[in-house]
Amino acid sequence: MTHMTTTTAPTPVLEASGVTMRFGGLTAVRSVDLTVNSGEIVGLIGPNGAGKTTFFNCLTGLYVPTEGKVSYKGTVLPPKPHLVTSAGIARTFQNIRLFANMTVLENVLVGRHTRTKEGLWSALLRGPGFRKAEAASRERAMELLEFIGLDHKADHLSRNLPYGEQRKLEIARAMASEPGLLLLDEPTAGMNPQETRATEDLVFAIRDRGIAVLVIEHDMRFIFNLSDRVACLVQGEKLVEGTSEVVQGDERVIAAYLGEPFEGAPGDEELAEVEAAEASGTAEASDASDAQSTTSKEGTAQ
Ligand SMILES: Nc1ncnc2c1ncn2[C@@H]1O[C@H](COP(=O)(O)OP(=O)(O)OP(=O)(O)O)[C@@H](O)[C@H]1O
Repeated sequence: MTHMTTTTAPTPVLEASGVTMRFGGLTAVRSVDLTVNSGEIVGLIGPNGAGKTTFFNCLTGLYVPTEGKVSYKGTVLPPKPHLVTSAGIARTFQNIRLFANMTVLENVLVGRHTRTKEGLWSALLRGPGFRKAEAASRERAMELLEFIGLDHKADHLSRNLPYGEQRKLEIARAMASEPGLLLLDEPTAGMNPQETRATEDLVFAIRDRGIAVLVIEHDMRFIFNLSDRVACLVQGEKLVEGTSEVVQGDERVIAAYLGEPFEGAPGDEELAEVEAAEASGTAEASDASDAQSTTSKEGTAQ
């Protein structure tokens, strides 16, 4: 018999290498490498406009990166959102994207369609194959609602939930696709301190279920409490990566958040170029409204 060792090497779940995303003259993400290992919670921080959401969009296939590649459990991902989801990466968005007129349970069931053989159309048309799979799906969805503490509201319309519960429901919906990696984009935006604390516990519980987590957040206390590792993006580049203690104490990170000038800061010319790129808008810009969201910009950069 062989001995099991308790100190196994970390297995990479996500490996992004050299990810670059350009919009016209603007490089929103520049050659970013990032690894998330199994069992890890990794935080992604950076001032407004640093490229965090754009990087997420590159990981999930919403954007096709200009350069670089993204692998999930050793396989390079095709840049198509539904293929990324079925491979095992799920996400939430900065701004809430629930189906407001569906019930809480139905919202979670929609999140399951990538995992049921019958697929979305069958689910919507309620064909015979769907009905067979339905009982199992409902059971799993109810289990997830119980996990986030919303099972007693399964039949409520999601638009009638308080804000904090809507955000939790989004997490349950993302978990319904049975991901190995969950990407959370500002999960505590707009939350009160109690809700933020509860979200912290929820993310730990998700990790304890074997799902690795990559989280974007502006709330520094939240991110440093939560994360095993933190990467800081500034102007599209990864400035620092390390444990919470290391990143928290790094002068370059502090400077970036205080808005002090630092090496490589753009001149007027570059800023004009950025404004022009934004004004002209791209096809992707209107597709990916989360990248443009302003809903969570208040109370940032403490
Ligand atoms: N579709 C797009 N077309 C053109 N420019 C874009 C697009 N999406 C993002 N940008 C620009 O890329 C840069 C990075 O934006 P991004 O939203 O990724 O930053 P962020 O770090 O997520 O910011 P925040 O914390 O404010 O959400 C910004 O200058 C932004 O204006």
